[in-house]
Amino acid sequence: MGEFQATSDRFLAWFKSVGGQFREELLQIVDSRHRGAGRGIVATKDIPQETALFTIPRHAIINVLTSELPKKLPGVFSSSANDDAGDEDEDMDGSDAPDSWGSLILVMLYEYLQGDTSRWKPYFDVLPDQFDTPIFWSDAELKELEGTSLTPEKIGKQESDAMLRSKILPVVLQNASVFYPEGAAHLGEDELLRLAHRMGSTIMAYAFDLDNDDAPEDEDEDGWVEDREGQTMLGMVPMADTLNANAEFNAHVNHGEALEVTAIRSTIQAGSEILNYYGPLPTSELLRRYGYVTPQHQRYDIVDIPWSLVRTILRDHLGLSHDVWNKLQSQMDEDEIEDSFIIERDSGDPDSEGRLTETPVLREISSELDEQIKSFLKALKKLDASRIPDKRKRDDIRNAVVAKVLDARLAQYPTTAQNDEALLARDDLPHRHRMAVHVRLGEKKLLQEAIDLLQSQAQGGLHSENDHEPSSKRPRN
Ligand SMILES: C[S@@+](CC[C@H](N)C(=O)[O-])C[C@H]1O[C@@H](n2cnc3c(N)ncnc32)[C@H](O)[C@@H]1O
Repeated sequence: MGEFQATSDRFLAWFKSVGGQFREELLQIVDSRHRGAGRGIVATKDIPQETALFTIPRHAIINVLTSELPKKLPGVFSSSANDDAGDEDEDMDGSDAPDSWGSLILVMLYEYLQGDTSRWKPYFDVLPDQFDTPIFWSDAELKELEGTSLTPEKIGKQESDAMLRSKILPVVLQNASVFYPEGAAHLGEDELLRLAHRMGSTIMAYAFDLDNDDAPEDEDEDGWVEDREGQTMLGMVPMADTLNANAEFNAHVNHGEALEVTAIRSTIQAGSEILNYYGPLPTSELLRRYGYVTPQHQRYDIVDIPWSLVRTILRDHLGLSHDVWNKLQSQMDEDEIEDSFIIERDSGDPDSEGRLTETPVLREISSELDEQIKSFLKALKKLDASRIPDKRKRDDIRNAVVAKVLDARLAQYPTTAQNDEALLARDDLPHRHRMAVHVRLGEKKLLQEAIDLLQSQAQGGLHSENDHEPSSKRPRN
């Protein structure tokens, strides 16, 4: 037996030893590394709908309620517990208390550093030590994402470095005797930072928001719900996080007294993978959070249109001087100006069995973008009515500007869709490069749909004008 399988077996044995129930007669933990999907769980028999597949007792979860760390460092954790709701940002930037994310990183660091003495050791052994999320990509790999909505700011390497350095590392360094078992070697700061990143990324791709909606009312006080403006608690849920996921899925994690994973398909066929759901995420976001891409998520792809791009094109298109432009800007309410706009399809929701039944359709470019351009043009009309004599002229300008914006946005990608298709046809393309190409090609396809939509709307506009003949000229039915 290979080491990978032996580690899975030890994990399953541990899971059962802590009170987890796993329907071994129906399920198997499998090795899906050949398709870049790590471990997964497959059905070994046909499974009827609503079958309970496995159950995780809450004490098997890793979080601030189950780990010993918060008891050992009450000063660090109680301040986060006593924070007022809604000031999560302040936690990160202002006060010293870690938020729920930071708290779980500390707990994970602590449990990991306990090594064999952590009661979750066999669970840590199945958690990854490497990730394909872009935060770990080299500069050359990141370059392949140029033009996409996955900007360096969105990937947030610097921000998370800064957060870990200011909020997490000091807690470990100042409480080394708590974090390290006696006699254990202490990590250097760089190593500790790497480990903290690893735990942060594990949490990003594996942790669950623990709500308690399904619990009976009298159990609401058991501490599993932070009863503050709907905030939930993050936790690592062994076995539930062995499930891979897709936009079409067949299982659901129910949050009750214990967490129970049930089959939601009328039948899950023997041999199929049991799949969880991460939500209607665009390919870019799936990659950012989970480090993988799938064709099923492409329907949710998005393109962002920065207002800075629209502004430049609007100004050039209208041939406005700096002075006029500044006057125009000063008439706008700055708080009302959006920085960017999202183009997305209407993709429908998965049905109750986790199937996608609707064809995704792009119905509009962006009504918010339209509105913002309109507001600028209205303000311009007030300054100089001759530029925009009527609504028709305003609509013409708006359409022309949006058309130019879409072309300019498409030109921001260093490669064309044809280049990308050719790259995907190669079988020697490195995995990360391939994923980046999927992200940018998905966005380009959506932009092309937007360009086509705008053109067909313009043509539709022409037709409908022709249609506005006096009704007497129309044939009577
Ligand atoms: C919660 S874990 C699922 C278990 C994971 N496969 C493992 O080996 O531990 C989430 C991670 O699994 C991988 N994953 C999940 N769904 C996937 C899919 N449909 N295809 C490829 N990888 C997937 C991604 O690496 C993701 O970050």
